[in-house]
Amino acid sequence: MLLLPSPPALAIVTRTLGEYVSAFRHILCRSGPAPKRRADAVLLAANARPNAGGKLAGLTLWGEAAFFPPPRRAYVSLAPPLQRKERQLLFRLKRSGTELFGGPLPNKTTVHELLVRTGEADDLLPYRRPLTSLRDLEEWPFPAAVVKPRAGSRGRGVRLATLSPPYLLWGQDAHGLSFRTAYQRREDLFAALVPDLGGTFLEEPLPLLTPDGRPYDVRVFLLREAACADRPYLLAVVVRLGLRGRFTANLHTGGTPLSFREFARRYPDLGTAERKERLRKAAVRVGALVFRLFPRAWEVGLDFGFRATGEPVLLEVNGTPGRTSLRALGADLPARRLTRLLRLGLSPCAAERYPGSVVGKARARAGRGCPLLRGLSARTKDPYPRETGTIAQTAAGGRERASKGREEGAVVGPWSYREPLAEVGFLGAGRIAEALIAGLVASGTDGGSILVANRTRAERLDELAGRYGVRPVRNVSDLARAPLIVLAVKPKDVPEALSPLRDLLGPEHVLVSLAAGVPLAALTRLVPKAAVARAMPNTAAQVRASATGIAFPAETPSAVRGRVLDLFSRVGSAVEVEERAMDAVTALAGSGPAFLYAALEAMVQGTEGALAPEVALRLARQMFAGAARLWEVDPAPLAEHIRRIASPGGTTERGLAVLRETGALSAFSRAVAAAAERAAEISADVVRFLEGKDGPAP
Ligand SMILES: NC(=O)C1=CN([C@@H]2O[C@H](COP(=O)(O)OP(=O)(O)OC[C@H]3O[C@@H](n4cnc5c(N)ncnc54)[C@H](OP(=O)(O)O)[C@@H]3O)[C@@H](O)[C@H]2O)C=CC1
Ligand SMILES: O=C(O)[C@@H]1CCC=N1
Repeated sequence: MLLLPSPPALAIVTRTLGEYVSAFRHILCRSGPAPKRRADAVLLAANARPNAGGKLAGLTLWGEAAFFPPPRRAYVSLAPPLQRKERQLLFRLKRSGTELFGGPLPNKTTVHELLVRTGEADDLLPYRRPLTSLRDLEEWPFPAAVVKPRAGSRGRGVRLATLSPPYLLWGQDAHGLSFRTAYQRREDLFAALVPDLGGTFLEEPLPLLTPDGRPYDVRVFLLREAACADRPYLLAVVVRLGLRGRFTANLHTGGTPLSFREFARRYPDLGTAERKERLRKAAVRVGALVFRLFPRAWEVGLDFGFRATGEPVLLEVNGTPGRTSLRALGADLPARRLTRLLRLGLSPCAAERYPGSVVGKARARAGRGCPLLRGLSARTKDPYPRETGTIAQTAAGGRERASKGREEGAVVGPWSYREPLAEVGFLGAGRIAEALIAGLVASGTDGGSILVANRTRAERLDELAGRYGVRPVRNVSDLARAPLIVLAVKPKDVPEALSPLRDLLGPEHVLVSLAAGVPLAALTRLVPKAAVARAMPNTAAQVRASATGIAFPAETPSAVRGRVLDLFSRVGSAVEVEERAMDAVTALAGSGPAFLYAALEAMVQGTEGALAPEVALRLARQMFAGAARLWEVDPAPLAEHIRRIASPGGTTERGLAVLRETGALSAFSRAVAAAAERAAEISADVVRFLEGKDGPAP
């Protein structure tokens, strides 16, 4: 086992070592032999092989997440979705008192909405509206609309729709496959967008095509100017040029990165100096705003387009911008990025809090040693005393630092430990809560922005914190820190679970209940001042494939609807329904997966004696996944899919006949009806309980 003698000042957490080694080498060795010194910065590759640790020019490259003295700070350079091993590493760092920086920003739509709320970048943001009904298409003020999923990534699901006949829909589906379809009527176009309903918004179309028909957009890479400052440093401007015939310029769909100069050479009318200057100013303004809103962010990638008038428009904010384009533009850009990150991590803000200690001394040493390391580690008066000794002692020291930080409660600049804002709280930490948390974290939601409380089992909360980096809350009333609260307790526990929150939840809160059968009116009685909603997801939320039905009271404002629909769209497909349909939704979407699993189990039993159980299960699993995928991609009527399989006089026909004759098929209909009936019974019980408690139900 390799051990560092003392904790490094900074770790850069990466997915693999290889990605960074060349940049480190570049930084360290450009000017001759590397300095012989103790490592101040380490690379911590969450997914590297255990034996990958080693030294390169004085810096330790660390491949094993399990054994190392926790660094003081770690810069997280991992794009979502995070893998389990990565989440575990971050949790371990957090628990040891390491200050974490970087990492993904909240979902892109949330970032956009936060920017709108500041009112400081209105002139740079595109016109946007949620798509919730046909009327939204009818009243759209532009001849076309960009249609985007609220929780999309890598350009998936981004489409362009023309809003006069023929109604064209052009772009990528949720699986990243390109398509172009024409519809006769606006209703048909709307119907094609329905699967995303609620999780979708319309955005102003921009003329982002070159004269030779290639789509483009511009990504500006920004880093903080200094650790304490919100001012951005502009690292690079990259134009992304897409393939002809495509509608987006995303590099994942075959785009090519170009420098702005090269773009201007090829397309002089688009790459004008005036456009570049406006873009630079816009990027610096938005960058400062983003760094102010997200104190843990050290770098962002801002995607811009232009209106016909040449005004830049901000399309997207990325907290972990892909580095492919930087590499393509020049070998020194990735190295420059890394040098600046190291500087941010190892120097300046501490100097402001501990005057005279770091920066001044570092400057005095300039000119000696490896010039590129100048100022990175010249600590003479260390503001954070180093722990040495065993891992256990080191970890204990880290915990001490962490608790000291909490006592001080200081939230000044990016150096102090600052937890992300609470975005969603879970009341109940059982099976469906975990499925949703897993899906949210996989969609890029920061685990630290998720609060979780339960009734008694503290070890269960620790388990979830270890797996997903969520924040356990021992006191249910602390959940009121989150604007959105998901109630995930059994229906019978709802009144008791909500009682500590009754007076704490106000109009700024939304309570979303998952409890089967518990009516909206009952929820309103239990938390009278908060907005309420009912949602019925299923366990496939864990893999971001839930089918979720959501109901709101009639008077619910569209902003509240949007927030709830956004949450569930991150873990699958969400659709708004009337409350009276919720029992049926519960039976079909909530319980439905269990009915299908039971059917599969019975089918596997039918092969007993002929197939080894593990082979039968493997085949059944792929058969089920394949059938679901096919129906998703080709939504032909189920009868048609059945017809394609059942050859006349063949095997399928014989099997189907048995299902019909024995009543097995109608038994499935009855199972769904019975589940819905049970939901209705639960409703009646809850209403009776509340009546008994505090007068007649509303
Ligand atoms: N499972 C599923 O597929 C789906 C379930 N649902 C609904 O979600 C709800 C939860 O189901 P599920 O996750 O399966 O249930 P679980 O039994 O797995 O979990 C229930 C959770 O509720 C907590 N809890 C109970 N009472 C209280 C209380 N008074 N205060 C705080 N926490 C409390 C429990 O904490 P502790 O362990 O400490 O007692 C536990 O964490 C149900 O209402 C169900 O109808 C909806 C859709 C799908
Ligand atoms: O079985 C139940 O009651 C819950 C609701 C839907 C799925 N599980």
